[in-house]
Amino acid sequence: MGALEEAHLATATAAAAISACECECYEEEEDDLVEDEEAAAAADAMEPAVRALLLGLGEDARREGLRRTPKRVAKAFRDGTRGYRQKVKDIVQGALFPEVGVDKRTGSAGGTGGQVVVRDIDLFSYCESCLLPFSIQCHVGYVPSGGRVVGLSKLSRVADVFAKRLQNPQRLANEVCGALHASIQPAGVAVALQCWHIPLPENLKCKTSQGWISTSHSSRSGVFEGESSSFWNDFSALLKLRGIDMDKDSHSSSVAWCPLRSHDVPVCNGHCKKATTHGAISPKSVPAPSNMVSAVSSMLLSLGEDPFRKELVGTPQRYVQWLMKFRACNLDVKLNGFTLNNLSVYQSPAGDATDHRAIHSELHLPFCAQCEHHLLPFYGVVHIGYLDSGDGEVIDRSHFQALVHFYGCKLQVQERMTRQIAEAVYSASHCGAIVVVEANHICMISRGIEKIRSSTATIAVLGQFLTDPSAKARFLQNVLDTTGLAV
Ligand SMILES: Nc1nc2c(ncn2[C@@H]2O[C@H](COP(=O)(O)OP(=O)(O)OP(=O)(O)O)[C@@H](O)[C@H]2O)c(=O)[nH]1
Ligand SMILES: [Zn+2]
Repeated sequence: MGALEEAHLATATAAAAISACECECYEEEEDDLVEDEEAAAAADAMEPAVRALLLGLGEDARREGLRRTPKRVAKAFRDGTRGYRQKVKDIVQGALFPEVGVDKRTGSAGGTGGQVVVRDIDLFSYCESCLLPFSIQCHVGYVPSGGRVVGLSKLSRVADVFAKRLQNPQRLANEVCGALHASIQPAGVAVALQCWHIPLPENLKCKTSQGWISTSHSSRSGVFEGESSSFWNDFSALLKLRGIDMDKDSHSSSVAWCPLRSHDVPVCNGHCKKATTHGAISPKSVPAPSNMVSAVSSMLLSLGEDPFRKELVGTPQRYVQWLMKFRACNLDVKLNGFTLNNLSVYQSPAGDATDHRAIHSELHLPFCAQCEHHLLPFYGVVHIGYLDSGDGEVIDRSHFQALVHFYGCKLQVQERMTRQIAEAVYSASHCGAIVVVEANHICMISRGIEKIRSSTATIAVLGQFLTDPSAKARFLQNVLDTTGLAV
């Protein structure tokens, strides 16, 4: 080929490459455009529904903290179900790399015939029974075949595609296993899941995951199948190295694991005697207002879900039932004058040392609140300290627990809750109050920034705790000494 011809070919190839690239870019841009339009349409449909829920909770949707809540909730749900709009093929394609294994007769190692296990993949999914997020530790094993291995991150990405849907644990395990098998075409796939579901607020014990409902499930294909599969035994052994015993923990059904299911409630259509039930009525059940239930059904529709699919029947009622546990009560309004918003009343005279005063502490009081930005729970513990006012009266722990419940069990932000509890304690002790709240926000871990292990601590210091650093230090030392002992 002459130089001119070569130059022409090079130009033609480059032009073809550019036009192919432009074509792909246009396709991507078009996809983004479609996604943006769909997202806007879903948000338009969902926002009025969220406003109806806020109204049903007795809230003023126009107040500053709630103004953008419908937008955020719509975004959170859309993001939490993005898996419906993702394709496994797009993830795995292009991430299969050649890697030979050892000869079959000598053993199994490396590529073909060997086993690869990725453990401890942190995921969040949405419980299809109640729409609350549940957390997952996912472990994936596979045995490569055909001299190809897949990029490790793709195992986690594929698992996330199915986690980001409305799910139950067993179906999630089956779908991840099936999709990996179909896309990688290995000799076999094993998926093991450990899942945790938030309990009803009244059953939440403390800031750790105690009180959470846990379940373990697995799914296997190809060489992992069968009771005597040596690949399954190796997979289990590699999990046990991380303290995970699937043989002991596995369950075959996860239908009943959602705590809201055992709490099924009537729907109130305005004539409570005619309420239709969806299961046993617990003594604490409050009818779910039918307009709120319809609002949640319309949210499911705008996510592209079928509210009549059998697993979703009863889901809107359960979600409303959960929300109703955090509804604003009239007492909030009546108590507006009770909290002392005038900061000057907290200031103690200079030099007023508290050494002679006893510090009373009530520590590790559990709470569960509902984040007013995303309508997702945040939960943890409250530590309260107050100074003896000299009359020797000690307030009973049950009163503090009631106080924490009162200020916690509503649409809240952590800072306001901390301040409100401190103001209420101060109004009882008049000398000094200190409150520390330690919480995990599900909105920080299940969506958006997804900081799985983050936790938030807030502190409010009033009265003589402000002027006496040693009193504050003694209280905080007390918290430290009892952390780890608390259940
Ligand atoms: N200060 C405070 N912020 C909170 C609390 N609960 C949730 N948030 C935050 O509320 C903020 C809302 O910010 P936006 O940018 O409007 O919400 P978003 O679009 O969902 O943003 P991302 O959270 O970053 O995904 C987020 O930063 C949350 O982390 C809380 O108790 N106190
Ligand atoms: Zn649930």
